[in-house]
Amino acid sequence: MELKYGASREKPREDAAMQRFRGHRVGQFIHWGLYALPAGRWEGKDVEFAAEFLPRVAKVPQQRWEALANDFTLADFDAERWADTAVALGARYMTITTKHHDGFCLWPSAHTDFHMGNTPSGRDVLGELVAAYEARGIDVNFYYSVLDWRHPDWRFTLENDADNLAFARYLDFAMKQLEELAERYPSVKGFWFDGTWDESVKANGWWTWEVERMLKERLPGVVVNSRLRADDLGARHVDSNGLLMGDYESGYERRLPEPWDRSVAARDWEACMTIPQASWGYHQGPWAQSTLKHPWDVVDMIAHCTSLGGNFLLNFGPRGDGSMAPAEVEIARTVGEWLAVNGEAIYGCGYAEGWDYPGWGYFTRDSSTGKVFAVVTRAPASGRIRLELPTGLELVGLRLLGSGEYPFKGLADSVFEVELGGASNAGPRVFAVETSALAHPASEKEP
Ligand SMILES: C[C@@H]1N[C@@H](c2cn(-c3ccccc3)nn2)[C@H](O)[C@@H]1O
Repeated sequence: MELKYGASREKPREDAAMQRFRGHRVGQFIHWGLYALPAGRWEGKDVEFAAEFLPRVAKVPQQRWEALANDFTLADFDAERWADTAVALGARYMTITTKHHDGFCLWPSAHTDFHMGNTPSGRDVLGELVAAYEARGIDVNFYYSVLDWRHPDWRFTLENDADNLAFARYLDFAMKQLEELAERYPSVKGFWFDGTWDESVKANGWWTWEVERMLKERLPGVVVNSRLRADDLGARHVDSNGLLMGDYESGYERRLPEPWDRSVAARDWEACMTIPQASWGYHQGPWAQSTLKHPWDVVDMIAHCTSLGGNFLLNFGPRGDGSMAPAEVEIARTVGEWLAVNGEAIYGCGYAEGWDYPGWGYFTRDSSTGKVFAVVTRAPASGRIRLELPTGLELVGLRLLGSGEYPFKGLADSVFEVELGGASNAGPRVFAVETSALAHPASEKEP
């Protein structure tokens, strides 16, 4: 059907900026704002919900929430140390919350009074972060919440003319802020929109189309997530003709696609994930701190996403004083050490067409060389894996990354067995899989 505000292309982008984003595979998400100060606790009580939702869940009066800006002293904020954590993680890009749902801005915006300029330090957090991350060759993307609990013209729904007039003012405000971000930080590589699920936004697909057009006009090559977009009929992420809007699908929040669902690999996509079970902002309570993910689970998720052609964005919630949480830094280091040895199977890799989902981990394929890797993140209790190659191939060699040639045993045409032994304290094993065409392929799969 004819759409004015539907997808702007039918096929994935193949320009250099998109290929760069696609090849990153591992990103660092950062949720930081006033919510990091109470860190999930209000009036002495832990609120067992995402820390960035505290003002809503604890029904904090607006003035008391705004007063937190006076305590946002950045006493221990050091953009260099944050960027060092991204290097330790092995992240190739970082996405920072410029404004979350509470409306507080990490840059001195000219369009509101609720921003860093009106805090004790007055520091331009975004400017310091862009400089520190780009000095290390790490691309910076901006998260921006369209949903804004504080702005008087925000509306969840549009019931009457007054609502429409107010929300039009709000959309104008948000557009001006986005123009301001593009103007102030022109090296930014992408925008990650959130808070676009309400009826008010879905009824204004034109505005979401205009935002994407404006950003791409001002910042050639910039990458925009599908979550921004609604089409003429209010369809989100994918338009009413089934085409992806924006440059990559961004619906996977704290969840991943089924590892055998190869249909996912047809599009660019990204999954974002918390380290605690369910808080993006730093939450000090045992409700969150007792649920931190194991580094090898993070590695499994990274390989899972890569195997289906997606990026993995791991979230960090710095504390109210600006310091990174030590437990999260430790996880970053362990994952980064694994990537330092095995990143060959992740960075610049994607879906291995023809290689069935093996169950004990994932196959990935280097998008440039075609080299295939077996990432064993779920070793069977037997301590050995069956390596089933696409029909007609035989296994010429296995190379354990970080080590060297590795033995295997033939079981049948295109089926081999690899003895792993027990778990390795270096984490999930990765094998480079070298194959050649079978001299006499079996006429058909065995019964
Ligand atoms: C990327 C993540 N998206 C934000 C979010 C999630 N949600 C939400 C709302 C209703 C149900 C489930 C999730 N609302 N806002 C989270 O606060 C975080 O920023």
